[in-house]
Amino acid sequence: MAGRPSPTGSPVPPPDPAVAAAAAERLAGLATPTGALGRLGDLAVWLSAAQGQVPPIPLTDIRLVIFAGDHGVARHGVSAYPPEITAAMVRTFVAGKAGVSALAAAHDVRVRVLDLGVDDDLAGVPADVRARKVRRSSGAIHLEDALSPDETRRALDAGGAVADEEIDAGAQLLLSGDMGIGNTTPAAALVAAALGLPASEVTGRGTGIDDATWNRKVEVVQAALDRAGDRALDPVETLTALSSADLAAATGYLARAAERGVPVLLDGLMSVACALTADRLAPGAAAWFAAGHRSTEPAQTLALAKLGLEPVLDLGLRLGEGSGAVAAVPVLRSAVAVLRDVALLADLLPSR
Ligand SMILES: Cc1cc2ncn([C@H]3O[C@H](COP(=O)(O)O)[C@@H](O)[C@H]3O)c2cc1C
Ligand SMILES: O=C(O)c1cccnc1
Repeated sequence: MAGRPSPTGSPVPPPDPAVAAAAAERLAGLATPTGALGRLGDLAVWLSAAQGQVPPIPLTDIRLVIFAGDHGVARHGVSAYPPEITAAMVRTFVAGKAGVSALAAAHDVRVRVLDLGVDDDLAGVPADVRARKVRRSSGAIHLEDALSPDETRRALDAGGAVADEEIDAGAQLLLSGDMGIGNTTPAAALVAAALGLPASEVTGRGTGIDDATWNRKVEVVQAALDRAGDRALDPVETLTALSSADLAAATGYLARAAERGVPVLLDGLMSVACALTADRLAPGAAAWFAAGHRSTEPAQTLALAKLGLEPVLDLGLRLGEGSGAVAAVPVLRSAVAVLRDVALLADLLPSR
């Protein structure tokens, strides 16, 4: 199946401004004091415009795709955990026993996990999980490119094709999640590349590293940025030099969702770093994204600010997997409910 091409750099139109205006008008007319619904009202207007209808329809089909892969840097002292955890967690998602699995079950979110670059062959794991594998462990970005140019293209295309599959199957809202020990290192590098910042400002504690490991991680991120040099000015080159198969695929998925006009709820650092990169590839894509939560990673906050997104939740989460996005789902459903089901003030008053 050929599918659509990878993002071409063409601008993405935003959700319909006329629908947004009609949704805002309905919000203003609800039987509540003006502005009393706060950000719930803003989210309702955004979702209504993204759906192209007022009021918005209930969210009954929400889908999370978890992009899994290993990272060469994980063998260079940047994480608190060993790379073998990645494959073990993929099996745990399949078994429905991960942190995000519990949240997704609670909130009726469908979960799909995809191996783009896990180091293990994942024998015994269902074939559809492995069907889009691009390579084993992506390159250690401080020493070599994460991907070849061909692998970058294949990963972007794989992510786009997965978005197409989920949208064609009926997804009303897409979420992106991640699994890959060491992945906060390339994600921080992606944010630094997009924002022109030094490693010391973007590097966080990931799984909970100590000061010595953090210093080492800053060195690795800075060496990767120095190695990439001016290539970081171009988003596809940035992905080749500094990302991984899983992060490039998540970027393709997010860009394609925006191009198809399907709203997205973002998660933590990896999700938001890929959203920032998707918005570089497909300018305007960010208008289709809402931020599920603020993670503890500094690069995630920096990227959200650049994208102009205010997170729904701020719970101190630093899990990834899509957990912060899934935790925010009830808030989005609440936003739909108020704009749909609250009476209009004009209808309560005796007509004169
Ligand atoms: C058991 C376990 C489950 C996880 N689920 C998500 N992550 C998260 O932590 C990792 C990123 O942090 P760092 O860059 O410091 O390695 C990723 O796998 C991310 O998905 C996990 C990490 C662990 C250990
Ligand atoms: O921001 C995240 O999602 C995150 C932070 C630390 C570790 N894993 C994920």
